[in-house]
Amino acid sequence: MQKPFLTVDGLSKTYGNFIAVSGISLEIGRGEFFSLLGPSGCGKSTLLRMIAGFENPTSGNVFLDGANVTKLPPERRPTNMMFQSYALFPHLSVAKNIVFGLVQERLPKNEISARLSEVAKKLQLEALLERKPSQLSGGQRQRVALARALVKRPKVLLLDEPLGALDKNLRSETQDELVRLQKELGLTFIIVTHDQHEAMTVSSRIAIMQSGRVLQVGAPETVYEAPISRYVAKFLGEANIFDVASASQDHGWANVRLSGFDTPFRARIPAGISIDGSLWLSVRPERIELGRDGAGIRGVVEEVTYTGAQRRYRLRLPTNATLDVVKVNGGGDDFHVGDAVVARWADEAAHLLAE
Ligand SMILES: Nc1ncnc2c1ncn2[C@@H]1O[C@H](COP(=O)(O)OP(=O)(O)OP(=O)(O)O)[C@@H](O)[C@H]1O
Repeated sequence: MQKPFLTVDGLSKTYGNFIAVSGISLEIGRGEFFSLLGPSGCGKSTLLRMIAGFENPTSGNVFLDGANVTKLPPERRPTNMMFQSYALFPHLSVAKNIVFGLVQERLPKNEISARLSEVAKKLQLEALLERKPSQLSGGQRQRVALARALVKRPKVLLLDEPLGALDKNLRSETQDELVRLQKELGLTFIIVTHDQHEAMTVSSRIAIMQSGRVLQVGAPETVYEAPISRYVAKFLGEANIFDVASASQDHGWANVRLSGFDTPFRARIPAGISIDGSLWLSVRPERIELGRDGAGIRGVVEEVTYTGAQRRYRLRLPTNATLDVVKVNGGGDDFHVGDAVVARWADEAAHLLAE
């Protein structure tokens, strides 16, 4: 990453004796599409609102483009927040909704109309400017909400669950559109979401949060392929997690004994994991091969779920644990409930996790 554009330094927020955000530090580069991802109540909106200036931190600082903005009100920061589309004024036209903030700032009329045409063009809203929000589709309303935020020309756009109100298909279309727009404008976007899939799809990097803290920050591939904790591994999709009985380091790899298994395993050691602490071994269900015989872990198929594109198998292992396996549908052997099978994976598919 180049020099950070936005630095969050030891930011905390407490309400009474409840800690909503607990000493978070982050560095975000110019032009990043950065996601704050976590379950409801983990403090992601509070963190975003402190970056925007709507919430005063209990301690810590926010630096933007080299300047300490911690004490500045929202309108004096080079940030702007995109609010959900249901926050549009119902009695105003699309055009008036979009320029509302500029009118309040008393910008000259010709400047306002120039900015309106520019943003309407970018967001394909030119034909809709005279309509009222009630005469728009959900996706169109979303674009108006975005236009209203962008027309103020922020350097950082903050988006709190921007696609929360959209149905699944429109949501994925709008995600693509957001990514396209963000690249085109070259702006820094920070988005709050509790949707793992959304975060993976749009982001350059993701911060995974739990209980007011950031657990891990990284590119989607990194946090999915090399999560450092059981929580992150499970939060970002599915993972088979085994208890590690003992592990030793061997040329950058770990030689691992799993509780209940005689054969040794090899596993990757993600950056940030110490081999000396309590450890688990994780394998994603789609990285496991199933066979009828040969080397591997023996199990019995206990459940088969057909989801169209995939078949999902749940195996019962001799240790009495279960193992989930996902196969792309089509070709190859199908396995059925009651079949004795052997599961195996490449060494690279296994890696260690901390608590
Ligand atoms: N003004 C407030 N007074 C007291 N507690 C608050 C206040 N604002 C937020 N909280 C609490 O702080 C915690 C974090 O809230 P926050 O809105 O940041 O969570 P979130 O991760 O964005 O969740 P969600 O996805 O549900 O919006 C929650 O437990 C919430 O109840």
